[in-house]
Amino acid sequence: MADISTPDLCIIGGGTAGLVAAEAARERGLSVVLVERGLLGGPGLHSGGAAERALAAAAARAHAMRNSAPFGIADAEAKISMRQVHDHVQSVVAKLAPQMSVERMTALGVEIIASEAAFSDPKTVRAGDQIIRAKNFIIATGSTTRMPDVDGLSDVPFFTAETIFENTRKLSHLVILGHGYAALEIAQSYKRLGSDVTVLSEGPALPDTDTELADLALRRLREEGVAIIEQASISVQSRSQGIGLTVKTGDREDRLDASHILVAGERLPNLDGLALEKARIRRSKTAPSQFELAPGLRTSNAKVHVIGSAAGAPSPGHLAEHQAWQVIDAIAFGTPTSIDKTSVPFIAFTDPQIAEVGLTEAAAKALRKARYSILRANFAENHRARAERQQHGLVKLVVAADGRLLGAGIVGEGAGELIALFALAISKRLSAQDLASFVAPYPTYAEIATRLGREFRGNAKSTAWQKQRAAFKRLLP
Ligand SMILES: Cc1cc2nc3c(=O)[nH]c(=O)nc-3n(C[C@H](O)[C@H](O)[C@H](O)COP(=O)(O)OP(=O)(O)OC[C@H]3O[C@@H](n4cnc5c(N)ncnc54)[C@H](O)[C@@H]3O)c2cc1C
Ligand SMILES: NC(=O)c1ccc[n+]([C@@H]2O[C@H](COP(=O)([O-])OP(=O)(O)OC[C@H]3O[C@@H](n4cnc5c(N)ncnc54)[C@H](O)[C@@H]3O)[C@@H](O)[C@H]2O)c1
Repeated sequence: MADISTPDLCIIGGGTAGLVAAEAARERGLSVVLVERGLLGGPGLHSGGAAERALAAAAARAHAMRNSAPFGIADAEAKISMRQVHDHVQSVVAKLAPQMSVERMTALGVEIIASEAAFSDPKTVRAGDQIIRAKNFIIATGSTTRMPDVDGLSDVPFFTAETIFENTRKLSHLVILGHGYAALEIAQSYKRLGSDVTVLSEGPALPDTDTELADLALRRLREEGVAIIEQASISVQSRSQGIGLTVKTGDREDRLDASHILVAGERLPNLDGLALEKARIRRSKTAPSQFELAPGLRTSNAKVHVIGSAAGAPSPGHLAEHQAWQVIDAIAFGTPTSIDKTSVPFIAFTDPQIAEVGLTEAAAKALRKARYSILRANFAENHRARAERQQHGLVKLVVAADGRLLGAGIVGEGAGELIALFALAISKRLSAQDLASFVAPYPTYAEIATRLGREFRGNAKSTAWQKQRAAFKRLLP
């Protein structure tokens, strides 16, 4: 006989989004059952940001060894063991795992069911021999790599963003199919760890990123030896040794020999297997691989919310966390959810990093026509950047006519840290004038914010009152 539980909340999926939601719900006093079919922590822990940062940290050391001569330290070729790099990545993941363990969640009072979950009616989920009749449900089932429509791809073995972190061997020529953050971050790491790497993008690389920032980063990746071929149409041929690829760009046709392929393109929400129709949860009419979502991340069944990458791209982990807290507060207190993506930063952890928040220049142009201005500062004028030989960076601010910050984009060393300052400024509706009065410590990259604020203040016309006051001061002895 099946066990029946009747919690306040049932969460399907125990990745970043599901676990944060479970913890937040317990904090708000709700009883919670969480169903996870695989490992708690999901890809976000086992193959997401932390694993990727650990791989990149190893690669950065090898890169620094080869490029230290300008600092007076002789360049040296790194001896790399991919097995040991793999072990380093896995040990980082293992150290983080207790924060996302069954033991910790159980101690917080969350009931964990290890099973695949599916709806059996609008108020019930079945997970193995357990029946969960909850007052509310959250779908946090994450996303999976979409298989690109490439002839011959299904006949050859390939890695995905989920499986590449299991690799323990040197890959002589890794061909990556993708155009986004994951594709380029992993490409640079593997190049620095001794592989030849080619990125093949069906359209432009980094299509949603400000082109000025993207061009700078892509140029640096190309200079490091990562081949990036854009607007490529691709077919794959299985061979007894390695994998053949035919790459067409315009009238040109090239043949590539790959040792391995990584598919790291778009990701699609995990909807299949949930029996959504039994819960009267509709898919989007225009994009059937996505949920139909009302504001506040509610599905067509008002008792069911969707958070994290199941709710669609872009889906960085910090957005998943933000959504989780917002939806839990809506369930616990009935507070309206306001998920404002304009203050959510997006970071490509390439070297140089690209970080953006709010409106890009192109978006401002489309939305606001001429009622904005662009402020730019090069890293070359910043003492910290000069000291660290990181002068090839750029900060771009999009500012409304009255000074309000609308967007910020950075390419360069530490962009991912510096963007936090602008994200806070945008979320608190601060202005460029506010940046001018911010005292940044010296020598730091944050001084760029103060400098840009002062530049805006200098460019802005003085008010009549300011002019009068200045004239009066001039009359004083
Ligand atoms: C290579 C890579 C690098 C990334 N790097 C970053 C980064 O640097 N910074 C950043 O912010 N984000 C990064 N991300 C994105 C980040 O991993 C996601 O935002 C995060 O994983 C989303 O969490 P989630 O809980 O929505 O989904 P997931 O982490 O995918 O979790 C979903 C969980 O649901 C479970 N599940 C699915 N269906 C069912 C079912 N029917 N029943 C029970 N359980 C089910 C799955 O097993 C899984 O554990 C990266 C992603 C990738 C792929
Ligand atoms: N560094 C990271 O945060 C990181 C790294 C890898 C993957 N991811 C996440 O995993 C998923 C797969 O990523 P991927 O790189 O393999 O494929 P992808 O091409 O889908 O990733 C890029 C995603 O970020 C969005 N994006 C990029 N710049 C943006 C901006 N300035 N404003 C708004 N949206 C922007 C794109 O629309 C796209 O959905 C994505 O949803 C991504 O958010 C994040």
